[in-house]
Amino acid sequence: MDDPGIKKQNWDVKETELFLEILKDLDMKKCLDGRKIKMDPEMDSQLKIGFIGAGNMAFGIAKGILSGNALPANIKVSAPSSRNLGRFQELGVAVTHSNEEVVSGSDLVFVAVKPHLVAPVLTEISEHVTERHIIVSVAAGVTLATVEELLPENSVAIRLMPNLPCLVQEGALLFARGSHAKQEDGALLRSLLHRCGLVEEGPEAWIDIHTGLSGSGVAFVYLFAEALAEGAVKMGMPSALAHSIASQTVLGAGKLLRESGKHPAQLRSEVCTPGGTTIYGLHTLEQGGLRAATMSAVESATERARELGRK
Ligand SMILES: NC(=O)C1=CN([C@@H]2O[C@H](COP(=O)(O)OP(=O)(O)OC[C@H]3O[C@@H](n4cnc5c(N)ncnc54)[C@H](O)[C@@H]3O)[C@@H](O)[C@H]2O)C=CC1
Ligand SMILES: O=C(O)[C@@H]1CCC=N1
Repeated sequence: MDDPGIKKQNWDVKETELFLEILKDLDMKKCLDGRKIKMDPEMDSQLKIGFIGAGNMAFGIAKGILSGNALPANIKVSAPSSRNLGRFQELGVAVTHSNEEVVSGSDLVFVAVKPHLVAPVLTEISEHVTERHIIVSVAAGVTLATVEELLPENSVAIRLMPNLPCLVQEGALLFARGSHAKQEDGALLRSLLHRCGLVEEGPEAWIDIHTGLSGSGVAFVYLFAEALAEGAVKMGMPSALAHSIASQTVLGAGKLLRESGKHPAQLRSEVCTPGGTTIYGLHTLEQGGLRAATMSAVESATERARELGRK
């Protein structure tokens, strides 16, 4: 009997293989390393950029792109209330309550509202979307098929999953191009986002996984940082010092992991002295099921993204 789970997995593998084949054909493999991409500073500084939604993620991306070549005078943000708009004005960005105004004045529009609001927002702006626009949805779960269905025929749509550390230019971003988005549209988005952090392109099937791994993953890391600090408080360290050391520990561990290029298990073994403190602590974490719990957390968040995408 057919197992629908296995079928789905085979399809994902096929999609991945096809994508890698296309990359090979296009000699684009180097593009998989976000740091080797071709920048186009002139294009970035001329591009008119819009944000629909003025929340945490829109602000993170805006801060990231403004630390690159984008100019505040070329950015406009809309939201129904003024609650979140002040911080954009502090960046020198124009604000409005009209989504239509954002679309009409922009070449590239980030749709950064909560997933359940994407359909009403796209329906509202659809008549103002033209062939010059690139519409970039950052909403968890919402598929390219849904976005394209709500926009005029042949619209250029891209699905992007960023994460909050874009705010400090250390985001991890993955995007997938819609059926009418060309390679150069992807290159333009990469160039614009390059100061937000690591920017990668992949097949759409990876976007929900990236949502679990990294969009939500940052919150998993914060939980771990909080628990590290609380452990130290339990052992008698003042809370402020414990939190400051916990955040530096997470930062240092992450930086060393990225810069060394080593597997995490290798670095872990470099910290462990036989019979020393670390192996005792690691044993306790394994007994508590940290590894399985973390894998399950990525799985649940991915599944939830998939569920949000089902209409
Ligand atoms: N917060 C995060 O770490 C991440 C969020 N995302 C995605 O980004 C999107 C936005 O999330 P957040 O920024 O966290 O939410 P948020 O609640 O901070 O911001 C949502 C914004 O949308 C505005 N809004 C509501 N209705 C609107 C309408 N009809 N027209 C225009 N603007 C409207 C709100 O006023 C608010 O400014 C979500 O779809 C989420 O899945 C993706 C990756 C990470
Ligand atoms: O929790 C959420 O649904 C969003 C998507 C990834 C991070 N925050």
